Amino acid sequence: MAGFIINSFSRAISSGRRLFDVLDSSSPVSERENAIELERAQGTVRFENVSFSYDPSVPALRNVDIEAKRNRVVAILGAPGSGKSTIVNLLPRFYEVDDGRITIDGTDIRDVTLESLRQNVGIVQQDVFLFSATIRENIAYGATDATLEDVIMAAKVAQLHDHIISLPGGYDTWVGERGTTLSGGQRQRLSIARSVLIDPPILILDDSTSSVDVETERLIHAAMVAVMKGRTTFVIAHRLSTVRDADHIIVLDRGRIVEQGSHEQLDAVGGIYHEILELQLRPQEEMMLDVALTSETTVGRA
Ligand SMILES: Nc1ncnc2c1ncn2[C@@H]1O[C@H](COP(=O)(O)OP(=O)(O)OP(=O)(O)O)[C@@H](O)[C@H]1O
Repeated sequence: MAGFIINSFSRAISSGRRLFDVLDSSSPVSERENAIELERAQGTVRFENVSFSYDPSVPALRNVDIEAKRNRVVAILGAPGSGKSTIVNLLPRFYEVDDGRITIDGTDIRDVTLESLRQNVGIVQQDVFLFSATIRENIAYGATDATLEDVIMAAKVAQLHDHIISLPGGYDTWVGERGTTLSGGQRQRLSIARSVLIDPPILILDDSTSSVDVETERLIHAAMVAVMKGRTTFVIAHRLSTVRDADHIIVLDRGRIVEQGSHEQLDAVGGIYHEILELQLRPQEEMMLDVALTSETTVGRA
């Protein structure tokens, strides 16, 4: 559900002003009369004692404190329903905090216009929506003044350029309905390319990808690392490579931060992080490696 909301909201955001207005009329948040424009942020984000619930009887986040800075990656980890998506739903103000506050460069996000806030907070979607248009237009969506050179640069950062030039029409290849199909991993990288063009100082990523091969996994990881540079990044983490690289890991359990620190620190504690690592993240990585080795052996034999 939360995934759906984030997808449709961010889709609406990337569709520009008109949809913004539609969105805002039905959104659970409203803009203050004297809301100010948030200029391009330096990127310091603080959650200060934030609590939130969708339904008053079930707290979704309880007394959450987070500090994130430019060029730093905060990985959010936790069981399904622990509140990961809620954290990232609150930052672009898809919902309003019940208690506490969220600031960007010291400014309460309730004091700024929704448009300027959302220009500062980009979201890389897992399953991006493709418009019936060329791949170039799909990448440039939301950055209408982007030149072909800009689009190519973004596709290179997103590790999608080589695939695009292998298509018969290159950047003019038609995608979306009745067009060339892109795989899940390619769509995710297209979403990364869009973010490179829109260039938000604060970025929200979700690293989950449904069963991809090792090469795709490597490309996605490289694209993520590249797009994070110079930004403040929050990543909902499902992969060992993501958490190992993060500057700070937050482990959620039923809406509370129960552990936080670096990979090494948390692994040494032997708590929930260690458990998730051993039971979920490591086996997942080993399985990927096994599949890679098996396919190499098969190719070798053929
Ligand atoms: N739109 C919603 N309306 C009501 N309750 C919701 C909504 N979205 C999430 N919740 C509830 O809020 C809590 C936190 O959910 P959230 O989606 O943030 O968890 P999550 O860690 O992102 O889970 P997942 O890994 O399954 O995406 C859960 O109890 C969930 O059922």
